[in-house]
Amino acid sequence: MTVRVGVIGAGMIGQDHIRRLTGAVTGARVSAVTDIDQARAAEVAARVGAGALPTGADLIASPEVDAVLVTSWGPTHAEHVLNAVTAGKPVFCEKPLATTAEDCLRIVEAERAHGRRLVQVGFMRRFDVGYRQMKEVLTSGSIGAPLIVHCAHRNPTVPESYTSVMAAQDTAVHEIDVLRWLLDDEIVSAQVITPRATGKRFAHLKDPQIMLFETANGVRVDLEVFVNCQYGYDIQCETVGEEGLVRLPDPAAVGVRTAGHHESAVPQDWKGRFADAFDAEFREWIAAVATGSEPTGPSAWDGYAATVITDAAVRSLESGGTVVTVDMKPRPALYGGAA
Ligand SMILES: NC(=O)c1ccc[n+]([C@@H]2O[C@H](COP(=O)([O-])OP(=O)(O)OC[C@H]3O[C@@H](n4cnc5c(N)ncnc54)[C@H](O)[C@@H]3O)[C@@H](O)[C@H]2O)c1
Ligand SMILES: O[C@H]1[C@H](O)[C@@H](O)[C@H](O)[C@@H](O)[C@H]1O
Repeated sequence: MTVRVGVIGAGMIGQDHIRRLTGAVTGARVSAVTDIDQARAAEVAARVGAGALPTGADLIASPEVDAVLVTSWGPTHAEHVLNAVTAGKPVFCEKPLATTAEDCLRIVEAERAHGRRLVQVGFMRRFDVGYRQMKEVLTSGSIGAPLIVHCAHRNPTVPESYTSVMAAQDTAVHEIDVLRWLLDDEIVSAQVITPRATGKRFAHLKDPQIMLFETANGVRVDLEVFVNCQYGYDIQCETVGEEGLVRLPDPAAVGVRTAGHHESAVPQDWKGRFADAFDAEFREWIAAVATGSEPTGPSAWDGYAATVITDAAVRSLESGGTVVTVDMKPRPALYGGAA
């Protein structure tokens, strides 16, 4: 079966995923595209022989759409995901699932009412080979119980529209999700402190930030978020255990030695750094949709958890660095919990 995917939001990542679904992934085609910028929707749809539809609601209702991909702006995600779940269609939503915990819970409740999982959230790091190898090491027990995790999330630059709270909401949210998965543990508190700010930042922006998380098992995480580091897109993660440590590898890049120097390139953006992870993420999603199985990737519950933890980090930043306890509801049985 070829899965016919309808795409809501034909901007930067929407177009990247359309290219992926029509090139790198087998078993799928893009059958419909919508965007509030209708000229953009028409142009992108024409490129892949899809229909351009006026609204997300039209696209979800279309008999030409088996599954929905939401790549519009974050605050619009909840409406589209809820509509797709109500229509009983599988839906892949780029992060965030929703911008408020209340909206995430509405989606969780709609999915529970449906009785099985339909939603996958676009936390692609769970599909990255390096993170998957780290998880295998941690699960094998070879480094003993994890004690400390050191992370860095660096972007070369961000646009002026990026604000200080986005360091948690837009950027650290990837570590928040991948660490919950990697450690198979829950984050229970967050604290954000702000060192001397880089002179390369915009006046309104607190950059870099240091985020400290604690898990239910007592693991401590320190995360440097530095979104104007200038030199590249650099993702680091090292877990220290009782008997050893495991470190995320840098992406493979040739080393060049000339004139007494050794050089190798640093990726410049998330598109290059996580291209293979995005491909794997969509291959698995399409395979699940094609066979009528539940998705294997991050769930609506994971989307809720990430938003609640992000909210705690934002509250810490806004209160000048206090430790904020994460206020998470009990996990429902549909997502492996007892509630
Ligand atoms: N996983 C990742 O690493 C990653 C990377 C980049 C962006 N994202 C996420 O993807 C989403 C989109 O980001 P982007 O960088 O592509 O933004 P963008 O601004 O380039 O594109 C968003 C598009 O959605 C359209 N749109 C907005 N509201 C809409 C609506 N209600 N219905 C239809 N179309 C609508 C806009 O017109 C625009 O074309 C964001 O939630 C962002 O956080 C994730
Ligand atoms: O939306 C992007 C994207 O999620 C990237 O993966 C992250 O590194 C950026 O900081 C963020 O702005």
